[in-house]
This record gives sequence, C-alpha cells and structure tokens, in this order.
Amino acid sequence: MTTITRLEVQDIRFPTSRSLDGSDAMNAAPDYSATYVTLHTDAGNGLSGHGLTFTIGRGNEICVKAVESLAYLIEGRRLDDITTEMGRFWRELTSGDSQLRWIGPEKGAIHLATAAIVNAVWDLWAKTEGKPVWKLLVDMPPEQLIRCLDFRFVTDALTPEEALGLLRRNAAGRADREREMREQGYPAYTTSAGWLGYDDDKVRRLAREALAEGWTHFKQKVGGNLEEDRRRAQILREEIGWERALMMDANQMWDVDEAIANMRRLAEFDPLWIEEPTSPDDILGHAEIRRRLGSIGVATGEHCHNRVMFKQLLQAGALDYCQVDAARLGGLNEVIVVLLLAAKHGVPVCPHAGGVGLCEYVQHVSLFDYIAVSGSLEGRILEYVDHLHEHFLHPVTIRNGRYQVPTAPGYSISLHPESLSRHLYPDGAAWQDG
Ligand SMILES: C[C@H](O)[C@@H](O)[C@@H](O)[C@H](O)C(=O)O
Ligand SMILES: [Mg+2]
Repeated sequence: MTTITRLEVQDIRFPTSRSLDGSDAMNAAPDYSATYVTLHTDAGNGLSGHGLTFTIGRGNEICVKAVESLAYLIEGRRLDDITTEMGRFWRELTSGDSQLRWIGPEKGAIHLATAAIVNAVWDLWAKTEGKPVWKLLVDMPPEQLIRCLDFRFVTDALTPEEALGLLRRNAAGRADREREMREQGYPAYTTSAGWLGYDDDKVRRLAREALAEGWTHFKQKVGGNLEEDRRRAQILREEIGWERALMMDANQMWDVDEAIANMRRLAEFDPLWIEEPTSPDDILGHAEIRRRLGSIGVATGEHCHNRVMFKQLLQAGALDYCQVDAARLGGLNEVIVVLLLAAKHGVPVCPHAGGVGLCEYVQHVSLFDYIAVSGSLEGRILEYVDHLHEHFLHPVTIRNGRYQVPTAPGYSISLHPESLSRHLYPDGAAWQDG
C-alpha cells in the first residue's frame, strides 16, 4: 500500500530562446520550461511519480509556488485511496481549498500547477501497474474510467451515462486498433521547420530534411508581417509540394476581421487549418472566423484552460480541430472529459505538443482516444516538435512521421537526473554560461 510521502517541485528551464526554437509571432523568444513535480513514496524501491506543466520561461516560478501551495492536499495520501475514486480526488484538488480556488478557478497558474500534480499521480499509478498510461486507460473498465472524471459544469452537454455509452460504443474494435497502433504508430505532423525566428534557408533546409524523414504534414507560423508569411508559405510549398498538408498557426495575433482578411490572402497556399487565429477566449469570434472562412479549418486549444471552454467552443460550432493540451487543462482527468465531449460532437482531437515534454504526454492521449474513444483516425494528426527529447528517460520515438507506441511504464515524462541538475533555474550549469 503505497503512500505519497512528499511532493518535490523544481523550476527547470531550457535556454531555447538562444536558437529561437519554439518562436512564434506572439511568443518571440520562449525558453521552454517545466514546473517539474516528483511524488516521493514509501514504496522502498525508489518508486516515484513525475509530472510537469509547461511554461515558456519567466513565470515558471509562479507555477512552482502554486504547486507548493497545493502540496498539502496530496502529501500523506495513500495512492489506492486516490485511484479508487480519482474523480473525487480531482475535485478535492481543484475545489477542496476554496481560498486557492479563488485565484483560478480552474484557470491560470493554479490550474497549470494542478496539471503537474495530477499527471504525476497518473505516472505513479501507471508505474505501479507496470503499464504505460495509454494502456492503463485502455484496459480500465469504462465504469472505473468514468469514476476518474469530474463532469461538473458540463452535464448539460455530456452526462456520465452518455460518456459511458461513448466508451462502450467502440469496444468491439479495440483489440484491432491497439494492434494497428503497435504495428504502425500514430500519424503526426511536424512544427519544427516553421518556427518564426528561423531564416528562410533554415526553413527550407529543415523542410527538406523532414520530407526525407517521411513527414507528410507541416505547420508554419504566421501572424507576423503578412508578406513574410506569404514568402515562407511559398518556400514551404516549393519544398513539400501540393499533395502534402500545410497548417498555419497565428498564435492569437489577430482580431476577428483581421484573421479573416489575412487568411483569405494566405488561402492560395491551401492551408489545412488556421490555428489560434485570435484570442483563445473568444469562442464566438472563432465561430465567426470558421463560418466566414469556409474551407480552411479552425483549430485551437493550447490556451483553452478548462473543459467548460471546450464545451462552449464545441457547442458554438467554433472548431474543426480540437487541440487539447496535456498540461494546460487540469491533467489527464480533464483531458479525457474533453476527448469525450469532442467525440460526442464528432470533432477530431489533434493535441497540442509544442513545448518541452508535451510530445511525451500527448502520445498517450491520442492512443487512448483512437483505441477507446473516437475509434477513428480521420482528420486526426498529432503534433511533433523536435526539441529536448534527449532529456527524458523514455523519449518519444518517431518513425516515418508516426509516433511509435510507448512501452515503458508511466506517462513518459520523467527527466534524467543530470538534465534536472543542469537546467535547474537559476543555479544549474545551463544558466551559468549565458
Ligand atoms: C511558444 C510555443 O513554442 C508555441 O509556439 C507552440 O506551442 C505552438 O503554438 C504550437 O502549436 O506548437
Ligand atoms: Mg500553436
């Protein structure tokens, strides 16, 4: 009977702004960072759970503080006491302390902190069961899975009974889909050739390399100078041709009418979707953009902070692609609620992964979605960015533009001890030389 004895949290930052990896029109110079949680246990074999939330540098210390404030809600708890009714635990963490809830609720730094803790519990649970998280979920009886979720504020759109029905509906093909995934992997797209801070030659070279590696879907950043966006789109089309897919990501730069006007100019490059065309909070604005743009899909979600907002985006018909983020929502429990909401609306989920550790997380999310929830790959494509994987004990494996199924127990999010000490902010060696 494992008890969580202590929560440790570390401020881990990678100086990616030096090479402008991860840069976009809104986020000009991000330092990919993690608020990294370790749940220590009394298991005696060194068993611990890991989880992180993603930030882009400054402000990571605020998430660290928020985790410290929440820690008392989990320290001293027995793991099986949490996992037998994980939905109840999730409610306790998000609403159990009304004073802490006040600074959210279920949004902002306190919710990012929740994600790191909740995901660390899933990592610990899966390690205890000796399974990767996706497999733990896939093997879980639907009734138990439903007990992991909190349907508060979404029952007008999805009841627990309906969710159970959605999980049961595709039960028949599960084994086949799991076999298919083990053999072929999950389809992905790459963002790594298209960061805004890269010069034209680098974009061209990276696109060419990615093509040779077998990628078929590419994302570019837009939202800067429109003529420059067009030039970069031209370069990408020259390299990838017209039969492969090109997605565009504006990272919230535009007002609604501006988004429509700019995308009409960029339409000649045949983008599959425009991502975050405007403020992430503007649900009706996204619906308007979608309605007026017609054939270009609207994608958003990396800054959509809870299931209530996703519910409304779906209800308003504002989305063609639902980009859940594993560490923006309050951890895996809330992500699963969104997967179910999206499945009910028939909207494909294409998780966001542009950050440190997000690829490691979302491979589990999409595998579970395909095998147990949506049962379909149509319109589904998982993001991949080619940065910082070497710091993880069990990094993602990509072959031919597809994520290979992770097999190590846990949520794939444990960092190498040396990477932790080197990137600890501000004292780690990585921060001493520049
Ligand atoms: C600052 C980050 O790299 C973002 O640019 C990134 O998450 C991006 O929006 C994405 O979709 O991957
Ligand atoms: Mg994006």
